[in-house]
Amino acid sequence: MDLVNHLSDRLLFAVPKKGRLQAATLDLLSGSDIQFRRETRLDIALVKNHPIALIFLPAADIPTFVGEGKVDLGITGRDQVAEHDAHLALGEESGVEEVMDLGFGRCKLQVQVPEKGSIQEVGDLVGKNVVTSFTGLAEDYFARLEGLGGRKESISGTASPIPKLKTKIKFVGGSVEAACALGVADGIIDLVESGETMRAAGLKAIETVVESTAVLIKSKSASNEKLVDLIAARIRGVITAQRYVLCQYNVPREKLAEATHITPGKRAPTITALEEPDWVAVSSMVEKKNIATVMDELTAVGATDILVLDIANSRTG
Ligand SMILES: Nc1ncnc2c1ncn2[C@@H]1O[C@H](COP(=O)(O)OP(=O)(O)OP(=O)(O)O)[C@@H](O)[C@H]1O
Ligand SMILES: O=P(O)(O)OC[C@H]1O[C@H](OP(=O)(O)OP(=O)(O)O)[C@H](O)[C@@H]1O
Repeated sequence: MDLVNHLSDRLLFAVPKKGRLQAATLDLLSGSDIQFRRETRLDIALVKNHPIALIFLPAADIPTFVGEGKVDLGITGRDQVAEHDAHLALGEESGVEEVMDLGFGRCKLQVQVPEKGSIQEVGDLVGKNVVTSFTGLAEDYFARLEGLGGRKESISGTASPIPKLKTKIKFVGGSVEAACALGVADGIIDLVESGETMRAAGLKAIETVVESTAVLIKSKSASNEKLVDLIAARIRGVITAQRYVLCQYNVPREKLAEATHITPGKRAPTITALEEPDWVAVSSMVEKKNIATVMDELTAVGATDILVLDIANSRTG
């Protein structure tokens, strides 16, 4: 099939072709009932049940395609969007709009230095060599540190040349953590999640440049806003379902106010009368991460028959 000729009337949706964000992204698509089959080695897959084509791209390239309006929707890291925006020309507006935080792919872009070296704080790196895959964010960060303001703010409204950074920022595409040991860098700026990579390389973090999670982004010139909204609503439903559980319990009516204070729900809890007039049944969405504490607190105020149910999908206000 000539895939390219099938793209003109489809919404283009870019997803990571590999790496840390791919598995969770594919789960999200499946939970949103976006059905496709990706042929081996092909980076384009037509969605069977919607006029959508998925484009598999490196996470770092997705903001560029979305920003230029070549692709309508994308999933990538907020760090990658920030890096893309840091490379925009002075006065150029980003073509990328964040639609929602997807909650996975949580990590921090951090300034790291050798654990046992002489550099203790970021100021000590000024004028030295810093290696990173995020040169835009690194230049902005050191421009502020060197008192130049943001790189772009500093030249706004002046005809003067761009003030030169004292710190030398060098790009490498991967294995950034090796740069200090190899003598290429005095410090690095790289992503940290568990910190294992950093510690294994004998490094420690001294500052955070950006905190990141995966985000759904759209082009400011998206071709089919209605379809974008439909897909966004489906994805939001899956994300909400993953984040919340449904907590049901019975509680004496006189304790209802205390109990609903513990489980206020997303909008409000559902309260149902029971055959026993002094008792009511309550049903409320609770954030999964808080459920154990919530159950303890409900028990303490006299709630009984507490049940916790997984939510398969949702549409909430
Ligand atoms: N250790 C991590 N934990 C959680 N999220 C991460 C981690 N590392 C990266 N990410 C997120 O995933 C995005 C893609 O990073 P990843 O390393 O998977 O890229 P990649 O496309 O495989 O590229 P590369 O070939 O440079 O590794 C990052 O921009 C960041 O948002
Ligand atoms: O704090 P940690 O949990 O150890 O994770 C951090 C590592 O994860 C990412 O790299 P990845 O493993 O995706 O490979 P890469 O170095 O090829 O980008 C990142 O660039 C770090 O090296």
